[in-house]
Amino acid sequence: MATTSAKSSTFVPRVSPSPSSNGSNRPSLLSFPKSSPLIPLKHLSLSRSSLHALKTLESPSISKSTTLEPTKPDSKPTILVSEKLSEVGLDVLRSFANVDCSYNLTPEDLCAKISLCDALIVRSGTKVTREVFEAAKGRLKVVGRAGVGIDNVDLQAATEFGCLVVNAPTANTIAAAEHGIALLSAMARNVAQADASMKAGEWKRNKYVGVSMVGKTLAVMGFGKVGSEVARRAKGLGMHVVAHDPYAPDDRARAIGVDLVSFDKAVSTADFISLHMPLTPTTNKIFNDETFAKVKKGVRIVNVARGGVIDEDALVRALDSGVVAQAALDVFTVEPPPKDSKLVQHENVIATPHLGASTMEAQEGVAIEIAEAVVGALNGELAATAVNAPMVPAEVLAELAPYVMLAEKLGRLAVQLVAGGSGIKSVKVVYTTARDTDDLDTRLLRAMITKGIIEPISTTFVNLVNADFTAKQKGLRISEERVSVDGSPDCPVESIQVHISNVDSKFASALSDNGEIIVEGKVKGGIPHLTCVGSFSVDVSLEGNLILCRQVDQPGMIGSVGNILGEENVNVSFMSVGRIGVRKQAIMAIGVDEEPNKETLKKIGEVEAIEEFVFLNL
Ligand SMILES: NC(=O)c1ccc[n+]([C@@H]2O[C@H](COP(=O)([O-])OP(=O)(O)OC[C@H]3O[C@@H](n4cnc5c(N)ncnc54)[C@H](O)[C@@H]3O)[C@@H](O)[C@H]2O)c1
Ligand SMILES: O=C(O)[C@H](O)COP(=O)(O)O
Repeated sequence: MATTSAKSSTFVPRVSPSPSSNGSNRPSLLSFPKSSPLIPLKHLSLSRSSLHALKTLESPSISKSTTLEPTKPDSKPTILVSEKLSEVGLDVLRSFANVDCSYNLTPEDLCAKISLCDALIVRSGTKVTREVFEAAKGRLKVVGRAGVGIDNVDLQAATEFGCLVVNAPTANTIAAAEHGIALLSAMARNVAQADASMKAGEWKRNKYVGVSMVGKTLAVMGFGKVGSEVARRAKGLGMHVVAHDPYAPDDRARAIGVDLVSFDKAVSTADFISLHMPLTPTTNKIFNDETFAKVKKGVRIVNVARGGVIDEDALVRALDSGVVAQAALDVFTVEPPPKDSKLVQHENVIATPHLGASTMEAQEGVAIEIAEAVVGALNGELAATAVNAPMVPAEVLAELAPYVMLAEKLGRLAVQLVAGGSGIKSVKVVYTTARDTDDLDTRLLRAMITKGIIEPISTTFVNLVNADFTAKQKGLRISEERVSVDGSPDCPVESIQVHISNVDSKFASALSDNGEIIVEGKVKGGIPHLTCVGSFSVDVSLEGNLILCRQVDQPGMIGSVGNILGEENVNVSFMSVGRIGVRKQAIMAIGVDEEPNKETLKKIGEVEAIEEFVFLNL
């Protein structure tokens, strides 16, 4: 942390952990609290090649939290698996962590266990509520949803607690689509009812006459992964397929031969309706009395999405009145539904206990996908399937790695130049770049600047997941500006400037003419460099610690300060002087490997020509 400043001030060292204090000089995009026992990625046999690329950004983490469970530094992390996961996924987890498979936990049991766990893997049956994140006391770093729907995870709470949520969005698509088609056909031909009747010793051929699917119109509501696979299969059955999805691209629909239509057109023209949208505040009970008033009388409905998208009482009414002829349901508002559920018991309803994803193949795929994502995340990597953090392709991450490091260091440096360290309300980040706007994703850089600014002045640990939220909560407004320059677009960013306005500085030379603290940095040869402080140009690599001194330019200054440090066995890694003119004001930037003690810094402050100085932890 920054110490001392103007010559007359008393020197009070204040040390706080820095990201580099873990011995690694690499940025940790997903730094987690200290209790995270991390194992190098090389000890894992993960199949996904992207994990290798992401490794360039991997780093253990540091937190200031003292409320966390102490964990031996070399012990394995603990992963709680609260619902059945295929053995292949468990094997991946076990090679990395202690795995606790505790199925059928009550919400209270889950809250009791969670503070001992670094990661939690769930399916749709576990509600990961705010209470769970609170009970975790900062230890829970990752929630892995072994499947698609994340409506059972309180994403807002996860984000606030800096807990990454990842899912496995692709491995069960086909299984869900096949189950949708199975329910569609079974419903149309009364398979389930006829089977039950036969098992009861009956032979009722006339009672179970069905309806044909060929030539009928199917409305696919939600034309995402599952919806489009259902549409493809329904086309194969000779159905006319329309789809409604406000966000689906036309070309995806065209490729399958499906018309994208409005909600009303879809529901009013369909003979069959198949639901494939996520459960969100917008889709909650989207099928209600009003919707059923618009459908073709005798429509048949399949739901393998989420029970909550249908108002179940309204559906019972529509079934009773014959507006809906039949329904085939895999999902329910409350799972399992009550034993006396009118819907499940309805003679025109067939039901399965949320089996859409339950094939051997899908469960193996999902288990591997989620295990790899969770392990990667515990290693500080950004999962490609992150739900509450930016998804950044591996190659972009690799390219941005040194800039991410630069961003965090500039943030740390800038905040240490603020007198008192706090009270910062407005930060402007200026990126100088030759890249087009679409070609430079600054979310990572902004998050790391935020981390650099907030961590030295608070007890909050900040990572990519909660950076924006934490900044907002602390009333810190971070704006971004791009300055286009001619240059090589091979280099993502020429320079990054951090401006902090409306604050006093403990190093007056860091203030620009308009009173803002300004620090500027560049990446040179893959290493972050500080290139400007206030109006002074310098050039020092941002490694170790930094002493900034303002003096009147004159011979012998480097020697004087160097001698003081040398006498105290403080190793100088570099020195750079930026001056406004010969024998005029100058800034000397001195990189030091060790942190000089109070006495040493006092001696530097006493050097005749030095007008002010500051010590900064990078
Ligand atoms: N029953 C099961 O076991 C099972 C298995 C897999 C998926 N699912 C569920 O199926 C649903 C779809 O999964 P997916 O993998 O296809 O997800 P997806 O994200 O690929 O597709 C969802 C689609 O719904 C669309 N959508 C969002 N809001 C909409 C609205 N108001 N109206 C119409 N469309 C809307 C989205 O644009 C998206 O294209 C999810 O709810 C998922 O949880 C269930
Ligand atoms: O959203 C999903 O992936 C499905 O609903 C599957 O849920 P499950 O993992 O509980 O089977």
